[in-house]
Amino acid sequence: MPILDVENLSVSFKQYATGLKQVHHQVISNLSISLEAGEILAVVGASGSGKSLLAHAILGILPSNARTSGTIKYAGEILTSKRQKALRGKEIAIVPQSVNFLDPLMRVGKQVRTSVKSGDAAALQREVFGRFHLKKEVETMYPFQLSGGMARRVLLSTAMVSGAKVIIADEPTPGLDPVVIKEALNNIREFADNGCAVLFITHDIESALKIADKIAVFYAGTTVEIAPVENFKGQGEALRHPYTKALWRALPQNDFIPIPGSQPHPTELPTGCLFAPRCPLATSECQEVLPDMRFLRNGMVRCIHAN
Ligand SMILES: Nc1ncnc2c1ncn2[C@@H]1O[C@H](COP(=O)(O)OP(=O)(O)OP(=O)(O)O)[C@@H](O)[C@H]1O
Ligand code: NI
Repeated sequence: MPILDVENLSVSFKQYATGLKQVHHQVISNLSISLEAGEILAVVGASGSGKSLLAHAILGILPSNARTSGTIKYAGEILTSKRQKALRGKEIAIVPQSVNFLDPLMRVGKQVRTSVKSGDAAALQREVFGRFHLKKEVETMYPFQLSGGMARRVLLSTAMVSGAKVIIADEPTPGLDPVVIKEALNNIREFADNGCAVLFITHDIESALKIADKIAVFYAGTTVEIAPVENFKGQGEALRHPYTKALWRALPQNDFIPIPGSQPHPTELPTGCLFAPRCPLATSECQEVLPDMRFLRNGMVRCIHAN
């Protein structure tokens, strides 16, 4: 049984257009992912593809003008907002994308120690700070006294000491130096190897391939493919979706050919397949309905032409 199971999640935002007219912008559409204990699922996709909103939906911290549908289950049971609140920071921890999530009025050592559920909180906090090369004096500092990189390492420390069974790491590494990035990635892998599950959100396919088991590729608010990491090799022959193949080939070490066009904004989503306007394989059928995710060769794809 998956530890975390997101089924058919859609998220929209209510916004006021001209006058009092309300419009709903769909930012996540029919998204399903699941996460097993011991596994790292990386979520990759362009800016605005819905990665952070997925994280916030799982934790129950979407803004109040968001509407959601679909189900999210944790350990087989539906995550109601009451359960989300009870499990947040305890069973399910986040390494947030923004360092503004730190409490500006609390010394950072204390912030990390309050996340410890059992054992010697101070000892655990010091151990994890040591691992992330944070000196002893950092403990007594306030967030405004930290550099961006230090603040990120404090956020990572908070999740690592929490004893959570699921960690959602939302772009945990930007601004860190390469040694600390390596350390952080190793720590995340170790965390999964100890039986926990990680949803690792990143722009960086390279980092994802280093530690993840599977990669979910997001496009315009939904998954287009979920593939085992081994499929990312060569010319991308083993990959399923035209967007994933194009992303892979666009990497500097591959063909370095950018994908023409751009991801549609939530206010102007096409009907049918969201990638169709940029897709070399698109036919008139693709413009009719959003294809479902389907199994294909040990992975999943949302494309009627994939084979
Ligand atoms: N509070 C909000 N109200 C309206 N639209 C929103 C709100 N928050 C996010 N969005 C929109 O939802 C879409 C997805 O945003 P999200 O933050 O999940 O993207 P992301 O994939 O995490 O991007 P990045 O890689 O830049 O962090 C974007 O188009 C964004 O503009
Ligand atoms: Ni984000």
